[in-house]
Amino acid sequence: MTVETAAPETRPFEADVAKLLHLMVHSVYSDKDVFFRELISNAADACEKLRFEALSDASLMPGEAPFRIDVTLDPEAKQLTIEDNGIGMSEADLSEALGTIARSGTKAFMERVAGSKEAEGSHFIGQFGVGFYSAFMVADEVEVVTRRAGSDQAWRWRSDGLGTYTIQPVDVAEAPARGTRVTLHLKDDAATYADAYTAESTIKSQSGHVPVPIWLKEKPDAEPRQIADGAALWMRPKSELKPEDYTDFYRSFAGQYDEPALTLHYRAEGLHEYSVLAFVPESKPFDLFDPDRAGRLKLYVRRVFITDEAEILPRYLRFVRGLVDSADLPLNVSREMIQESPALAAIKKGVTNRVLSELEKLADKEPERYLKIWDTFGPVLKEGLYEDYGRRAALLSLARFKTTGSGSEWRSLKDYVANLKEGQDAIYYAVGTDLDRLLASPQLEGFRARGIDVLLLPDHVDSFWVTGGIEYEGKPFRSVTQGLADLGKIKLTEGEADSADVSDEVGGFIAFAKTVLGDSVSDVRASERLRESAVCLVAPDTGMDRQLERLLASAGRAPAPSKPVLEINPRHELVERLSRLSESETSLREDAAHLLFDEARIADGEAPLDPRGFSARLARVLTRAAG
Ligand SMILES: Nc1ncnc2c1ncn2[C@@H]1O[C@H](COP(=O)(O)OP(=O)(O)OP(=O)(O)O)[C@@H](O)[C@H]1O
Repeated sequence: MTVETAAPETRPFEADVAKLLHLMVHSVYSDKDVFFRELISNAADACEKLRFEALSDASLMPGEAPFRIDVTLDPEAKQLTIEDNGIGMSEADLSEALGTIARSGTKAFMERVAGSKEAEGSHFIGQFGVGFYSAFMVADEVEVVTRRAGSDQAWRWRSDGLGTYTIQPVDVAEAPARGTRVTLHLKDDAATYADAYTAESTIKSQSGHVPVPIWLKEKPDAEPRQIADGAALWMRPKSELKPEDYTDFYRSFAGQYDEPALTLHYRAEGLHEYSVLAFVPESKPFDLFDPDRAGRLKLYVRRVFITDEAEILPRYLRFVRGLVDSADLPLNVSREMIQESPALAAIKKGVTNRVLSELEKLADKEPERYLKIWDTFGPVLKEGLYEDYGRRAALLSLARFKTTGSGSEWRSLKDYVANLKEGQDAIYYAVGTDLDRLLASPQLEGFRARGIDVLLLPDHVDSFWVTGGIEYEGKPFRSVTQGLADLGKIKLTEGEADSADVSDEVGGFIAFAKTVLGDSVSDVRASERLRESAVCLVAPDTGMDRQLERLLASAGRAPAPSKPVLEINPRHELVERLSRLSESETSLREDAAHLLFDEARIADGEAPLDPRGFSARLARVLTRAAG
C-alpha cells in the first residue's frame, strides 16, 4: 500500500477531549480570537523545542533554515493556515498530543467553563492548556499535516471535532519540509478571520512578541510579508519599550488576559550576566493553590528556550510569570545538569531577592498598587514565612494584615509595632477561617477593652508560619487563644471596669464546673480576657494554638489533641447568678456547667461535645425558665 492510498484510520477522542470539544464547538463565547494566539503560541513553542533539541543533534536542522511562522489566508475558500518549521510531530506524538489531554486540570477546566459567565469562558482556555482545541470554536474542520524534524514520514490528522479524528500517512511532498501546518476550515460566522485586516490586527495584538517571526500571506498566491519580527523583547533596552509593549508581551507569553500589576525588566551584570523580564499578574490564576502548581519563570540561554522547570523562584512566588535569559549557562548541557549549575543557583538567589525588593519598593512608593497585589497574592507570599527562613525579615515587612482596629484597611507590622500599648510586649493574633468569625470571637474582648490591636489571620497558611517562634523587631507573636494572655499588665481604656477579684462564690462555681467537666477540659479558670461573653476556650499554657491543632487534625497529622481550658468571665451576670445558686440545685448547676462549655465550643466553630446531652440539658433549663 502506498502512502497515497492508505485509508485514514478513524480513532475516537479520549472521553475528556470529546467533552471539551463539545464545549468548544458549541462555544457561545464572544471572544473567539484566542484560537489565533493558542495556535501561534504552539507554533512558536515547536520552534523553540527544535532549537533546543538541535543543540545536541545538529542533524535535525540541516541548512539552518531560520525559524518562522507563516499564516496564509484564503478568504474565498474561508480557510486559514498556520505553518511553522519547528519540531513537528510523529504519528505517536500526533495521537498523544491531539487525541488526549495530558494536563490534569482539564476536568476542573470544564467545570469552570460550564459554570462560567459568557465573558469569562475564553479566559480559561489559555490557562488550562487546552489551546489547540480552541480551533474548533471557529472551524468546523481542522487539518494538521506534520513532519517531525529528521523524519522521512509525514502525517495528516483531521477532525470535525465531533467525537473522532483520523490519522493517515501523507506523501512528504504534501507536508512542510519540517514542522506543522494547521489548516482551519472556518465556520460561516468566523469567516472574517480569513480577512487580512482582522487576521493581521488580531495576530499583532495577541502574538506580536512571540520569539519567532510571523509572516502573513493575504491570499494563497500573494507575497508573504513580515508582520512580527520575532525579536526578543527582553533583550531590548527599557528606554525603547512602552507599557503597551510589555502588556502585549505578557499576555502572549503568559497566556493571560489581564494587565501586569508589576513589571520587572532588568539586566544583571557582574559575575553572572542575565536578563530578567518578569510580571506579577493582576488576577489570581485558578490553580494558585494546586499543590502541583510550580513556578512559571522560564529559563532561556542566549535566547534559546531551555526549560520552564528550573524552579528559579521559590514556590511562594509561583504567581510571578516571565523569563530569565542567561548569558553564561552552557547551552549544550542537559536540563538536569543545568539544575545543578552554580550559575543557576546565583540566578535563583538574585532574581528572588530582586522580586522581593521590587515589591518592597512598590509598597513604599505606591502603597495602593502594592495593596492590590497583597490582596491577591498575600496568602501565597505568607508561605515564605515558614518556607524561607533566610528571607523571613523581608517577607514580614511585605506582609499586611487586617486587624481588630483597622476596619477594611491593611496594616503593616511596622505600623503595628509603632502603636503598641504601654506594657504590651507581644504581637497578638487570632487565627481562624474567616474574618467575620474572627471578629466575633470572645477571646478578643479583653484586648478590645485595652485598645490592643489584634492581627486577624484568616488564611490556611497562617496557622503554620505564626507558630514557628517568629518575631518582628524583637516582639514575639502570641495567639489570643493560647495560655494566659498576660493582659493584666496593660491598662484598660477609659470607661472599662477593672477586673474585680474573683469572689468566693464565683470561685466555688468554677471549682464545681471543673469537677463536672472532668476530662473534657484541662482546666477551668476565671478569665482576664472576657468582657461581654460568659465563657471561651483557650489552649493550655504550653499547648498548641487551637486553630493549628484543628488543621493538623483534619489533615490526620495531629498529635493527641490537647484538652482546652474553659475560661469563665467572673464579672458576667449569668456567672454571678449561677454562683449564687444553692448547693441543693446541683442538677441545674451541672447542666449550666455543661451548657457553658458547649457554648464556648460553638463560639469556636465546633459542635457540642455530646449533641444529645446538649439538647436534653437545654430543654431542661428552658422548661424550668418557662416555669
Ligand atoms: N505546531 C505544533 N507543532 C508541534 N507540536 C504541536 C503543535 N501544536 C500542538 N502541538 C502538540 O500538541 C500539544 C497540545 O497542544 P495544546 O495547545 O492543546 O496544549 P499545550 O500547548 O501543551 O499547552 P498550553 O496551551 O498550556 O501551552 C502540545 O503540547 C504539542 O505537543
